[in-house]
This record gives sequence, C-alpha cells and structure tokens, in this order.
Amino acid sequence: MDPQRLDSYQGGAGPDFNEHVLHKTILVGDSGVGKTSLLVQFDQGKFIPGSFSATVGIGFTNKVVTVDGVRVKLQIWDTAGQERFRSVTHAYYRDAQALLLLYDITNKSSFDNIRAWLTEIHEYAQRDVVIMLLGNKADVNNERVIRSEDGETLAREYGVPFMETSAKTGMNVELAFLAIAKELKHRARQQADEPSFQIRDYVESQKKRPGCCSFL
Ligand SMILES: Nc1nc2c(ncn2[C@@H]2O[C@H](COP(=O)(O)OP(=O)(O)OP(=O)(O)O)[C@@H](O)[C@H]2O)c(=O)[nH]1
Repeated sequence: MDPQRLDSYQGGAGPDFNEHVLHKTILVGDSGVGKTSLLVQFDQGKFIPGSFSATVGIGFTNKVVTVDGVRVKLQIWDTAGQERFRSVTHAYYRDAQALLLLYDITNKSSFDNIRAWLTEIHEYAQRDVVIMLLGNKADVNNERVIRSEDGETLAREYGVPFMETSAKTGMNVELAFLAIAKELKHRARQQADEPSFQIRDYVESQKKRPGCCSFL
C-alpha cells in the first residue's frame, strides 16, 4: 500500500482511539461474491486463487487501522453467504457498527439480491449502522454484467457509499475499510474544531484522486 495515498493501517503511531473498544464490522452478500477473499486481501495483502470453498458459519479477524493519527480497532466478521446460514448471521447484525455489502460485478443475481440484503439489514441491524456497497471482482472486466453506474445508482438510492473493489488485485480494498474506520472514529470522537465527516463525500473524493482505482 502506498502510505502517501491513504491513511496507514495495521498499527502505526498514535494513541489508541478507545483502546478497549472493538468496532464490529460485518461482511455480507451472496455466496461467492468474495467476502472471505476481500478480508484475506485486507488482512494479509494476498489473494489465494483456485477453487472456491464456501464459508461455513461465521468467523472474525481483528485489525487495527490508523486514521487521523489514532488507532481504531476493527473486528471484522466474515459471514457465510449461503441461505442456510442466514438465521445464524442475522444474530450478529444487531451489535454491528458497520456492514460491507458485496456483490460480484460478473454475477447479476448477486446484484439483484442487494435490495433483499438491505431489507434484512434494516430489519436486523441498528438503525445507524454504517453501510457500504461494494461491487467486487472489478479485475474481471471482460465478464462484467453490472455497470459501475448501476452500482452508483443503487447506492445513491439507499444513501450509502459505493465503490468497486478487487480482492484479487487489492484495488480499493484498504480504502473501503479505512473509510469505515474513519466514519466510526468521527462518530465517536468528533472534535469541536473538526469539520463533520461525510463518508460518501470521503469515498468520492478518494475515488477521484489521481492513480486511484486502476486494477490492471
Ligand atoms: N477474479 C477475482 N476472483 C475473486 C475475487 N474475489 C473473490 N474471487 C474468487 O471468487 C470465489 C469466491 O470467493 P470467496 O471469497 O470464497 O467468496 P465468499 O463471498 O466468501 O463466499 P461464501 O463464503 O460462500 O459466502 C473464489 O474462487 C475467489 O478466488 C476478485 O476480486 N477477483
């Protein structure tokens, strides 16, 4: 990762932001959209190609992200996308502070199901949960069936930030988690002299930065 481009992550200098608090963040979306791969890319900076092995149940990874000079501890839960695990994962929504909702840009039904996922989120999660929509597998542009504009339009309709990601190349992966960490930090510790933080504006401004978001 280029430290000039974004805030740093994984440790780094600076005081802990509420050191005992783990900010629960959950990855959700249809089976096979790349939730586990996204988390592995963020945590370990690698992509394990090959056969797809569906997540069974739920598991988590703790990760420290440094934003604005303070360390924010994220506890990132990777859920199983398969329908038969749904009732298990619902139970985890309630105390989540952030949800990353993924679809696969090469899989139309995973995009069509986003509305159903959002209905579930609104039913089971806290009202003020931070939601981010991610169109994953952006590296497979030749198999794309969902245009970037369609993701943008859907995200705008629900008032949530959106970006395309690639768990394979790492495109926008850190940005997604850093934006979440920044939002959580600002919500909990907004300084009087700080301008208010708008996650959608932040994501849009980062997407427009030179060098951002290429996946080749
Ligand atoms: N080309 C490409 N392949 C990806 C990407 N992300 C995931 N994959 C592949 O897609 C398949 C499914 O990825 P997973 O990360 O296991 O998907 P998941 O959403 O965790 O699936 P469940 O555990 O069943 O919910 C695997 O074969 C991955 O290698 C990506 O960004 N680009």
